[in-house]
Amino acid sequence: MSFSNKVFIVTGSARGVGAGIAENILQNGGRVTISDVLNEVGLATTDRLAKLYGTEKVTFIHCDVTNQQSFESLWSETEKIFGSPVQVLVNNAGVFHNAGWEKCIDINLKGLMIGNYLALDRMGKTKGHGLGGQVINVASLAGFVAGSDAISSPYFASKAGVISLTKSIGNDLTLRTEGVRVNAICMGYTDTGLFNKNKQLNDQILEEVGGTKNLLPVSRIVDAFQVLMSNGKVNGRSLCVMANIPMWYYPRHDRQEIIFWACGAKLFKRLRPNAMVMEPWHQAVFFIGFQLFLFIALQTLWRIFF
Ligand SMILES: NC(=O)C1=CN([C@@H]2O[C@H](COP(=O)(O)OP(=O)(O)OC[C@H]3O[C@@H](n4cnc5c(N)ncnc54)[C@H](O)[C@@H]3O)[C@@H](O)[C@H]2O)C=CC1
Ligand SMILES: CCCCCC(=O)/C=C/C=C\C/C=C\C/C=C\CCCC(=O)O
Repeated sequence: MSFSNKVFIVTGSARGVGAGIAENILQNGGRVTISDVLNEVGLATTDRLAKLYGTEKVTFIHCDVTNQQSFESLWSETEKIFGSPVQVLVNNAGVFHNAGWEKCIDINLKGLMIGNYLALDRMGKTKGHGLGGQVINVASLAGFVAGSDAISSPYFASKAGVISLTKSIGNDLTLRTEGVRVNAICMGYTDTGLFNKNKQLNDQILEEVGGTKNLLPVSRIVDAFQVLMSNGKVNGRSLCVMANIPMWYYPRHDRQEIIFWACGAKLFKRLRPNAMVMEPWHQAVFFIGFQLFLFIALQTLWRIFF
């Protein structure tokens, strides 16, 4: 996909996934601001990319995503340097729980929210340049599942928050009124510095996923970024990326799910009028019963019509 001089900001892009996405933007003719709290690493990455793709195409600006002012000046500086409005923000900056739970929530969730609201303000039709644009939030599969212990729970909670925020901001009304689409990338364990920094965590995860062949290379996340950039329709979606299988969109059916389980509770009330709660095993029976019902209904229809 050609980005023909489009201007992008990628947060936390001194290294890892962010640096991979920034390079892909340049490879496709876009212009990008690399931003991070790591000045030295950020400047080295920017230098390397500037030599390959041209100094006018890439710049480095220090930005701590948890700081509103820092994010605002990242945006304004970018537009000043490139002389064009920013059209895509990739909220990629993130830390694991070993940074401390408050920092983890601050960077992964609060920082990302600052980015989302700023993007609406600056790119939207109501207050911004009005051209609209895209926000891509880097979440994780961790946002869908339960963590394995209390220590890692802030990381899992922060990513669940990112997925929820993406669903809620990326709605039809925002798209209509502001012209901004918001989607998320939810990948599994990826072979980056973040992952490799902690030897103990590294070994534990490698055992869990069954070795290095099941780690995602950064190039798969870059592919996911390309998929979201080239699909002009998706909004409020989470694109899931797992090792060795095609990417898939997580179904956006929260309301239907609530209705499904509420129907189960209604049925349960008929069977046990005085029960206070439908326990998980009751739910499991309802679920299996529902599947059986569907199977028998489909078989009967098949027999009638064919
Ligand atoms: N590596 C993995 O297995 C997975 C990573 N992710 C997510 O992908 C994103 C990128 O992670 P990686 O490239 O793996 O890690 P990384 O550590 O290589 O890159 C993260 C970057 O964010 C920067 N950063 C940290 N705090 C910041 C702040 N306050 N302001 C601005 N920048 C800040 C770091 O300095 C670093 O350069 C993160 O959001 C992470 O949660 C999601 C799923 C799996
Ligand atoms: C312990 C914190 C490290 C989290 C890094 C991260 O965001 C990775 C998340 C990956 C998965 C979350 C856990 C389980 C999800 C279920 C299956 C994933 C299988 C991994 C894969 O095949 O890609």
